[in-house]
Amino acid sequence: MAAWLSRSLKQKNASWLQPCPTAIAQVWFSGMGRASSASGALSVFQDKPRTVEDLPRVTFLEMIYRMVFQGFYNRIHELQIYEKQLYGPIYRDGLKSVSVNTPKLLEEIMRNDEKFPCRGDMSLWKDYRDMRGFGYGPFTEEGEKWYNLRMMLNKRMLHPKDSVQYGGVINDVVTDFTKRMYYLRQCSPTGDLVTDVANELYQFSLEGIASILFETRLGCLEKEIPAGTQDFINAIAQMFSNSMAVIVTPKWSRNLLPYWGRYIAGWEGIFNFAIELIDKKMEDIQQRVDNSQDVEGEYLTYLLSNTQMSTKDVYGSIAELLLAGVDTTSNTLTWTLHLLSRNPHIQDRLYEEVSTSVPADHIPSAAEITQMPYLKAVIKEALRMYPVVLMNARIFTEKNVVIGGYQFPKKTAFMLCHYAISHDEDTFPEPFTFKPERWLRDGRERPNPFGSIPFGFGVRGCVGRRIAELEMYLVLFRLIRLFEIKPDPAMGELKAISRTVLIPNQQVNLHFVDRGCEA
Ligand code: HEM
Repeated sequence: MAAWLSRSLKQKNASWLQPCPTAIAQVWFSGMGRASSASGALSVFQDKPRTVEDLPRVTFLEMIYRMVFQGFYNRIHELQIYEKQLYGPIYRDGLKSVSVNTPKLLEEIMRNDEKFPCRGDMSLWKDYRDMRGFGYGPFTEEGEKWYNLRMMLNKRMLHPKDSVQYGGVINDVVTDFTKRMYYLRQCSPTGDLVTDVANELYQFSLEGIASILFETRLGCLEKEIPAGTQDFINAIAQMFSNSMAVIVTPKWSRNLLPYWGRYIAGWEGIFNFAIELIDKKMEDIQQRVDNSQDVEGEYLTYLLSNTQMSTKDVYGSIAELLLAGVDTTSNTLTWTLHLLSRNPHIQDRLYEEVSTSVPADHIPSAAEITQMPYLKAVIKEALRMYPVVLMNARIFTEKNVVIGGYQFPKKTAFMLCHYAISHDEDTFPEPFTFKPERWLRDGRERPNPFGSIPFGFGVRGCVGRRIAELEMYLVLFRLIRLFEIKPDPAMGELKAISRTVLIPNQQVNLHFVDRGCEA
């Protein structure tokens, strides 16, 4: 069985959204060879060029032991650091993939990006789309088709000047979120406690991204959350939680075991949710056209009316944008609030900036918010400490490359261990300490930019980056202006676990003490 699993997974490569399951699988079933000396990776006195065979290697049994007996299966981020100590900056995991964990090596890989960068095999995600005849989205598409798709999706989203236009829409969502926070506090016994903050931020992020993509409000921040949105959230969880089982079980067992059915039902829920909203928007556009009215609008209207995309392709892309835009932003915000609650001096400094940058009764615009260096540094540092996408991948499909002095043939898969990289002690002294000032442009030496690239890099980098940043800046500004955020003493130590993205290991409760600034 183990041999079969190892073989069947050999061709699969990691990417963050085929993500943890495959990434974990790669680590789980990584290579059968013996570990060679870690010092081999560091030797410079070689007359023959070093190759992949000279790299330190993790054996299959070692990995099983670590995952199962040492419990790293949901602590992949800690495993990255552990293996860095054991094997050094570059090593082989046996699935013909090569893990790197320093900013310098990451930079070498990213600077080699090809015209159509590839993160790995997405066949698991493609299966559902093929079954239903939907187009591939930005995660699943490859090669030139991916490039053309990205050219369309980038418009109205990726450039800072594009995201600025969504400031008003996001601010409306933020206003509703703050109202909800007041309501939730009132319901608590202490009058200021909000329980399960991560879930609240999840609803915020879904409302935010949906208001941009669909130009419509879902009502996730109302007192009663609409049933459809909860179904969508559950569907995402179902798809992710069954992915691993689907990867490690053979295709022939799909009708015998429950995992495949649940996995597909998860996708069904995600797509149904997106399709209903897209179809509604199409009817709306059609009506406007029939009435000879102008067809103007935001993102989805642009995709439907200004591009050559077929409806089925729009379904595929919008579903993937929606999926990518919720867990990432919401978990980053949860980590940020947690860090601020534990570091009152940093929160005070942030409040200082927030309360002096714009008049007290003024809601900052998208342009104003980007002029607040400390606020941006707080988010950047939170993403360094908790990079929600803790690992990524690149495969050079067209060329041989030299990385870290080793020669690699084309099609070598590189695993980018982002968590270990952004905790690299040489780049970030005291890497486990929250220090937003690292990122200030106040004359101090700034860290190597490749030390923390939470949104990836280059043409295949995150398409939603600007939107995500804007959402996070605007909501953090308002929360800090209104409330002093304090930890709940009843909570134990909060740790991260890796479940597709880096999430807290327990429910996060926080006190939101009213500063008395705004009604
Ligand atoms: C804190 C928030 C976010 C983080 C940390 C994040 C991180 C990432 C990372 C690391 C990648 C891979 C990039 C690479 O391979 O170089 C990525 C890709 C992607 N992200 Fe995000 N993301 C965030 C929010 C969003 C949002 C809000 C959206 C949707 C609007 C989004 C949509 C996507 C898409 C579609 C891709 C695939 C791009 C492609 O393959 O062409 N992300 N993201």
